[in-house]
Amino acid sequence: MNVVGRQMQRSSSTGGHHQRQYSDNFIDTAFNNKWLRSVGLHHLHSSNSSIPPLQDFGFFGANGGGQGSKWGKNGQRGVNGGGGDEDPSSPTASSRSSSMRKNGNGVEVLPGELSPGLLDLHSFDTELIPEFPSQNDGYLLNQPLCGRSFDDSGPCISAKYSKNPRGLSDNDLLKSFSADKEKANNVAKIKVVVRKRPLNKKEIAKKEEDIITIDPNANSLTVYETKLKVDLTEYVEKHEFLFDAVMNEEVSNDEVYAETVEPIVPIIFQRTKATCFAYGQTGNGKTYTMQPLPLKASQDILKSMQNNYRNQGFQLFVSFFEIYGGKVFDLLNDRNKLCMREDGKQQVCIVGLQEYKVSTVETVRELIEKGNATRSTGTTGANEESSRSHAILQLAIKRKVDDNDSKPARLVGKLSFIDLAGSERGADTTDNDKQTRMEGAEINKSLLALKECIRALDNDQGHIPFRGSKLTEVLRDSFVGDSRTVMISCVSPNSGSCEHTLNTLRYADRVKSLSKGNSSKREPLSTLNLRSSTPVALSSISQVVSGSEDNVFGGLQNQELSKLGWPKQQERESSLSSNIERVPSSQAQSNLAATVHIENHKQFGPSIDRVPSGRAQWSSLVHTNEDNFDGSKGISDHASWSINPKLDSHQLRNIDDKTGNVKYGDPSELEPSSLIAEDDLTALLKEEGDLINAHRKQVEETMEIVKEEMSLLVEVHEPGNQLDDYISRLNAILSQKAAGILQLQNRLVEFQKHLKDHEVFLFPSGH
Ligand SMILES: Nc1ncnc2c1ncn2[C@@H]1O[C@H](COP(=O)(O)OP(=O)(O)OP(=O)(O)O)[C@@H](O)[C@H]1O
Repeated sequence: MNVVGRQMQRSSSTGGHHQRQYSDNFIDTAFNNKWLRSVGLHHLHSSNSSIPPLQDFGFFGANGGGQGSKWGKNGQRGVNGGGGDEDPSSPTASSRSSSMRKNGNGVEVLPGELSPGLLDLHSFDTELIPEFPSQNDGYLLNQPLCGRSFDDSGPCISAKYSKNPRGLSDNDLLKSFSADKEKANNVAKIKVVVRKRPLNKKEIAKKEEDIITIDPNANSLTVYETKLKVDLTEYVEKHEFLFDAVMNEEVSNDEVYAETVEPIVPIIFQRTKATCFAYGQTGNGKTYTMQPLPLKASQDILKSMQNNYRNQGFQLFVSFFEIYGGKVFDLLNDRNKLCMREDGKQQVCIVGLQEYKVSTVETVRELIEKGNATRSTGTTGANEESSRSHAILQLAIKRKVDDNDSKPARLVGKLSFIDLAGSERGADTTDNDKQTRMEGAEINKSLLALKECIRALDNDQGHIPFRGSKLTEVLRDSFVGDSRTVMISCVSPNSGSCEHTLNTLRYADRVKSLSKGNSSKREPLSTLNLRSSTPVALSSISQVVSGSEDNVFGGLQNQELSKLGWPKQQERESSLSSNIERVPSSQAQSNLAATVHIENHKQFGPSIDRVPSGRAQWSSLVHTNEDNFDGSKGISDHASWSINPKLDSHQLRNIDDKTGNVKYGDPSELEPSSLIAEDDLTALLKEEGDLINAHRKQVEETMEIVKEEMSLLVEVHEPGNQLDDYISRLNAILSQKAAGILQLQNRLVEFQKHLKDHEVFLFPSGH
């Protein structure tokens, strides 16, 4: 995030390349005013207020070499490890802490209010489970009002709090809770929005064209890619995308907030975890977009606490850390190096991360600025002050236990803001120094791991490789369980960034596909999101970009949406479903797999012998290496026997309880109607064949992507680093996938032949 330091540096850049420095006295009041104005909170400007700026938060990272903080107060640039002009040994950690403690004028960052130093990133599965205290403790949590799960939990109002001496009436509180609950139900699980930034001075000077048009009413975005034919004549290929919201260069940060985070804020009080992250190429506006969001969200949360949830014992905590070079650093505690640990329940904890209890927006602002000033930045080819780390700011809503200040408050909900480091293509890194390239490689590695997870989730794979990187470990709870995720894809409009832009949009498209729910999996990627790529005549582009979008979007009808409309997920899904070919879910497949009766099944060896679970059965047809990067399991899941829609899996179960094998059936014992007709069998086989083909196509696409990523990694990596290992693992995936597909195909042919040779029956229950 480029907050204070970065902006100041911009105004007085020395033009040095990729140097890092410590920050000191980072709060510049003039800048603050400007910054607050940009986020609509300028009334909080502290230059004339009684609140002094936080002082003295210099660099105290555990690994001083090679990474540093943002820019210093006066825009002076220092370096660390490489002959910097600031003294990294100045104030001690303790002096910093004490300065925090002294900072008392209304700023409620008190030592006693620090958290115990352990943030459980997944505590929703543990701490957030509704409490069930005794009948006498005054809580209503064990009453029918509050269900066991988040979804069915109602308002959890403390009877003690509900005495509400100076707040709202119980009735009003209940109304607030119900209103928030209703809002929660309307908020999509994953929302993907795209923001286009304006052309910058450099791009204008180079006379670069704006190649993106946006129709906010239709939530569509079109990229016009100029291509060359073999005879070197130019043509324009049109790529259309639909997202939950698309925002053009005129959209303000306030509008971005209203579209993305504002709807989520109320549901944080409803025991929900939510994550908002920005993704995109370096220099596309991620930091610009993310920067104001936490402050505005805090403002709304505090407002809710004071109004809707007055005297309910809610408290707001802030923590801020970064992942740099695969390591985690506390941005609010002298850049202390932190450890991530997994407990027995595979819950990830960040040991030692400090949280600050806050009760004013001003304090939040100071903490955010402190963290931003400490964050690692560098210079890339595309962005002079690029964020070289993933920065994660978390707002945790907690609640006092028994109205007791001595007991640690319990987590209720959490809102995480993640400003991902900018992705760079290897080809763009040629003019970067070694460290920048190393950083780029590390960043790409974590973004690649993120993609792997998204793909795995997308494919309904049982095993999601969250451990592929620190970033994915942190993001794990954004994607699983009761959570909400907002992804803001930032794109630049210039023709020179076309390839990056398309990559970013395709990535966003894939994340979007995650939100389709479990039942409608899984169509080939190319048909997702109604994306199309249509060549158009070059002459039409100028007309398009100059604004006559109606002609271009001829096929897209104006939908009944607000300017930045956020259609309900269901609506979008149902509109999609009519356009896509459905493939049965692997769960349904597995049910049916357990019902297939195979005569002389031993011919198929041990894999068919072990029939009890459909998944297990087919998983064993191909190699199942339980490696993080195992791709074959995905193949096996999808290669399961496809369901015949005419058959109910409950009616079909007929497995030998002792052996687990599917029972043989005597056709004569069956009602004629329960036998599968030859036509049905043929249809079933065809469906299976189609499924395999569809899946093979998807795997081939995946292989292409992996290959591409690998070439990228090879370009940017240094020999001998951990990426070697990573690349060889990717190689292993590729060969595993290829072998898996081949084996699967052979099995299928063999199996189909076998089904023909031996009669196959599907048994209704009771036989
Ligand atoms: N929507 C916008 N309107 C005006 N200026 C913008 C917008 N988006 C980005 N910018 C400007 O573009 C420049 C790069 O933006 P920013 O630093 O946010 O990029 P980034 O994606 O965070 O880059 P990196 O990943 O390298 O950190 C900044 O000077 C920023 O002020």
